[in-house]
Amino acid sequence: MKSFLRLHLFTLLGLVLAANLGLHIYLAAGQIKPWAAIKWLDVLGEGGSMLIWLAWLIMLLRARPAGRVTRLLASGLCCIAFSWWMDVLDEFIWLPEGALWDNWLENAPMPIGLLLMTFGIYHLHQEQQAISAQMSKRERLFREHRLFDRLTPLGSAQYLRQQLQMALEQSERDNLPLSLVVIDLDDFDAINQRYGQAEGDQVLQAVAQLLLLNLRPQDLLCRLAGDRFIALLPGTGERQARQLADELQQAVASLAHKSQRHGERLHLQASVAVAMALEETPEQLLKRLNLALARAKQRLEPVRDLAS
Ligand SMILES: Nc1nc2c(ncn2[C@@H]2O[C@H](COP(=O)(O)OP(=O)(O)OP(=O)(O)O)[C@@H](O)[C@H]2O)c(=O)[nH]1
Repeated sequence: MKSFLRLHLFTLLGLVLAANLGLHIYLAAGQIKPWAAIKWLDVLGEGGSMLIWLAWLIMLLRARPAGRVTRLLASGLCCIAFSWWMDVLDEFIWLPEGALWDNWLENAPMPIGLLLMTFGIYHLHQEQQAISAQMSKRERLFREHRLFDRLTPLGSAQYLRQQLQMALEQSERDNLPLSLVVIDLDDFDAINQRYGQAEGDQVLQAVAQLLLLNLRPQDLLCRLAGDRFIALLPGTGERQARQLADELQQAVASLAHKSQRHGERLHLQASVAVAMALEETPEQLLKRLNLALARAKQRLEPVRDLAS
């Protein structure tokens, strides 16, 4: 209550002073009516209206933050409440015959108040539109956030599927090739086992950054799942994609990631595979890419067996 009064001190004080001034002017110029001459129905109507406007004013000031819109609406409500107040006083005080100034005091604040409220409502509408635009932007951001991987700054599998669908349509329209490269870390489970999940997370983040650095601005890198990344390469044929895949594989092999706890260098290897889009759905293309990766992993198995 205290902070409410402090916040709107000038508005409320202005209204009380104006009401008081009106009362004194009427008392100075007129005469109090006898009880029997008071029309109570008018008092009820005019006084009730004034109280309702005052209630609206309090509700407005409590509900809204301070600012231009609140100021305009509050000033409008004050003018209208003042106008009703002067009307109520009229019921209790006789003013000299032929006096015109009381008409001005009673009636002039009403249109001024309505005008101020009209401006206030116009700006309120604009404010609402700006808030709605902002909310819908935030909502879109939130919705799209769910399409991003929690660990790396990359798109998720769902995001990849969406983008792939669009890229396939675009490549068909522009008659340009489109290729995918998959990069899957070898034996990543062993890193988790040996250094722990948190270290594994750091490795995935470092690899994501490294792959991004080695891709072109038009390429899109997503994390499909676990230690598997997919790069979508627009306008790229199979030969160029294979070359890029080799570069990415070399980059991973030469990554000098040091473990957090002992500063030990982790040696990483990745398997890569490439698929150029034919006339197929995103699912068919991803299936073909995964098969190519499985074949690449199979080729690696004998080497692993020899090493162990
Ligand atoms: N640290 C960490 N590990 C993850 C995350 N997501 C999946 N993994 C782990 O990644 C590992 C993936 O295991 P696999 O699919 O067998 O892959 P791999 O060990 O690299 O084996 P190959 O691919 O056959 O060489 C599992 O141990 C998962 O628990 C993650 O967000 N953070």
